[in-house]
Amino acid sequence: MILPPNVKMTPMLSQYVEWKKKYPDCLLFFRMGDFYEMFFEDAQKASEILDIALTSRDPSKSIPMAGVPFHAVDNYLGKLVKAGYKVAICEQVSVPDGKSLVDRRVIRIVTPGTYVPEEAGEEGRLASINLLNDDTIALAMLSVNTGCLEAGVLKKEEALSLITGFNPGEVLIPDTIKREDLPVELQNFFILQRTKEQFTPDGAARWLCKIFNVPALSVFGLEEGAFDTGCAGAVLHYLEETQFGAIQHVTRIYPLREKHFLHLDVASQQNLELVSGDGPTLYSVLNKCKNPMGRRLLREWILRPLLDQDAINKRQNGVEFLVQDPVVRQKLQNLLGECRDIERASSRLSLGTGNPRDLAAIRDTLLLIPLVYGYCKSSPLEKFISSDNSLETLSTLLASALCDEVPRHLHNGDVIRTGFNSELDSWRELREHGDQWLDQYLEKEKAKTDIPKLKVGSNKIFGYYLEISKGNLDKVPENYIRKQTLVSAERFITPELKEFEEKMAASEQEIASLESKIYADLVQHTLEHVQKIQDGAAMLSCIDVLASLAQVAWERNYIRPQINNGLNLKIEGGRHPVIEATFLDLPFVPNDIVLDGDEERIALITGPNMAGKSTYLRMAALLVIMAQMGAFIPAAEASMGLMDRVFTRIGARDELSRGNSTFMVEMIETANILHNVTDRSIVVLDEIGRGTSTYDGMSIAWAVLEYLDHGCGSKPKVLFATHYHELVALEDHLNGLKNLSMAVHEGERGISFLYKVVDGPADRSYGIEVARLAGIPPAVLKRAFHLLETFERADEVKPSGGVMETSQQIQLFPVSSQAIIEELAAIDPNKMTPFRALEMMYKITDQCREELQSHGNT
Ligand SMILES: Nc1ncnc2c1ncn2[C@@H]1O[C@H](COP(=O)(O)OP(=O)(O)OP(=O)(O)O)[C@@H](O)[C@H]1O
Repeated sequence: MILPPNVKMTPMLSQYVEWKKKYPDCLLFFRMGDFYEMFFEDAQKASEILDIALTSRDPSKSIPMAGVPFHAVDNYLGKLVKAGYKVAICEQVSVPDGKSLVDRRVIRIVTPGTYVPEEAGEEGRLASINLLNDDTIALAMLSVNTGCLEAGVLKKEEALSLITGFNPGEVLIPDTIKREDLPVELQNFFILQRTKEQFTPDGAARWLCKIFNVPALSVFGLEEGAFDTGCAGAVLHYLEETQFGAIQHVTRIYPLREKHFLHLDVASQQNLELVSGDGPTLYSVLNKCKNPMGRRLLREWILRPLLDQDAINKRQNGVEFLVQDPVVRQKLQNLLGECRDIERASSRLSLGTGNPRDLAAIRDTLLLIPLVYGYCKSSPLEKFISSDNSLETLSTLLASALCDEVPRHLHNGDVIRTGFNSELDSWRELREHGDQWLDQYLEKEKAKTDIPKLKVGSNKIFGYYLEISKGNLDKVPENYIRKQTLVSAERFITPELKEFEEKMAASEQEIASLESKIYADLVQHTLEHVQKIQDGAAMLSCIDVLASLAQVAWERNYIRPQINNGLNLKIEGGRHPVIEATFLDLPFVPNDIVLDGDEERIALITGPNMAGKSTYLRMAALLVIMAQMGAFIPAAEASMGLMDRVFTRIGARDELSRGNSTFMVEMIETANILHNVTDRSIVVLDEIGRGTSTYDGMSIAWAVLEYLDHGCGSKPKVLFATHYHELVALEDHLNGLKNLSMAVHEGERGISFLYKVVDGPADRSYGIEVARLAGIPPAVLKRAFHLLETFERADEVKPSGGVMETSQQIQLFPVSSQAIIEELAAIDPNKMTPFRALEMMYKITDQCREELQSHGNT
């Protein structure tokens, strides 16, 4: 760090500089009393990001300074890590005596991936990866706020979708990998290079075995010598380093296996708006969870639907039980609503950032666990609970040790309950009896001195004193020591008052130190049970999610889908969960989805814009995801074979920031689908080819359908919506393809949408009718009709590549005179206001002039 010239160093400033030198890549929060102060460059940066005042430490203004109050530090830390900064917290570690320099030490480093704020949020997620080859990635993901560590070696795609869903605050990579060599999906995360040695599987395995006290990592299901061990080591090492060893809440590693979950790639997670999006998401519809642990787990269940039929059935049984028994569901939900986030509370205590309220949260929730357990016993929910009740002792201990209401900060006192520790009680008694003693002493002295107006008081300088008015000074006894003269009185201290004062100060100090010692013991004792607390939390979150799914199923009339090992997908009366729940005033029109693994596995859906094609496609994907996460689904009846992947190519997602045009993104996503489909995949393609010229687009769409039908070597189920009406002819050529269309009603006043999917192709595209509904001016509509007729008279497009000749293409005029005449004819002068008539007059004259100009007649 470079100090500005002419800085006058003080011992405190030298201490600051020494610590700053040790943590040059961090902002240093230097504790001074009730504030964390920053100096020099750090102060300037922090004042900008945090929008706090930049002051200076010295009159010559050579030492910029900015500070934040310690009790509100969480908020400021959150802003700094969000901006990508690391913060080293340098605390006072000796008691200030007003004479010597207070000792200070950096006790932890807050980083974007390790920061766990007091209020529940998405923070505290750390990942590490190692690129093994073009196709394989080793990864580890650590939820710092829950202590859950997962690791695995996976296919690149699968790994990337897991990481994206996890959304880490920081991603660690070995320093042998350059940032620019990382897959694009990772480039927007904060990347941190660490030494390659930390990623070595053998070294990491030895260290991890020691940390977890296990003979081999195979006890967790990890493979000896695999690269994911290296990633797990690297990620935990980073946590240990930044939290100075406070990693007690990470108690095991969960293996991530290939094909363990239905694969939802990054594009599908976004396209289907599963857990995030501009509006309502699947998560927001399904979330009736009562506590943050359940909400976290629900998000995970949505992003990781299962591939194991038994596991799905187990969840469905749980949901079914809670749908059928609303009384138990309600009782459980009430209890779950009272449960606190004990995963997070125990993590914060382990990280050393917890407070008495975290301990109280654990106490309160441990008392509720047996009640939740009681409702789950002897029901399908029993499968989600562990029968180990050994948290009872901890629960009793915390209940007897902590006050009912505890303050946020330990130093505020009143954390430990009276009756828990006799020594603490006697000091407290002394403190409380102090007032009584003072009253008695005053009465005694009044009698002794014969001064009825004798007063007792205290201040910071002399402590306790007796105050005697000037008129009574001749009665002052000899043992009174004069300390202060006021206008009308004098103040004295006595040996008895001094002794009392010392006792009082000692009792305050004893109370504070005893409370903090008992508190520290309680935290330590609690952390010894952290694994069991996490098990309890896992049970509560599972029950919370099941109850949430049941609640939604019950409210919205969802049904239990039958999952099997076959290849058919049959949904009767399916509804789109998000649209149905969002637009409550418009009843959703249910539709069937029937696809098999053979002759009817590609549905080509045609129909006008706005008729419901995209909704139908998305509905299919969402219902499969819901079914495999164990949820009930909005349908009348459903049975489906397990799917391994949901592929989607929907809508226009620009990635201009990454240098990809809309069409390029579309093609990249389509290529990915064509390379990776299996017999058990469901593919949703919405209007592919739309981003380029009509004939290019149509040819691509055509070829993609052929490939999915018989070229890719697999038989995926495909829903393909298109505006290329010409594609309906494919039904006669492709074995697996069937035509479906969106029904519309054509009345006198134009078309209206029925939102019903029917067999067979749409008879035409109705684009111009939809344009009319949207309010396109009649002149434009008329012109469009003429053009359409001309196009339709032109050569029919053939799959063999009949591209329209230039000579057949139509020259596009500005608005034709015919259109102007028609627009005039459509006017009803009786219904026009004078202003509107004048406006129209201007418009028509402009159009006429333009028309004349285009024919050279000015
Ligand atoms: N089954 C349905 N029941 C009720 N409303 C529906 C149904 N399907 C779609 N809608 C409504 O119609 C709107 C348009 O649907 P959607 O976007 O799926 O049409 P589209 O045919 O894909 O249109 P485009 O071709 O222009 O993309 C939806 O936002 C929804 O509000």
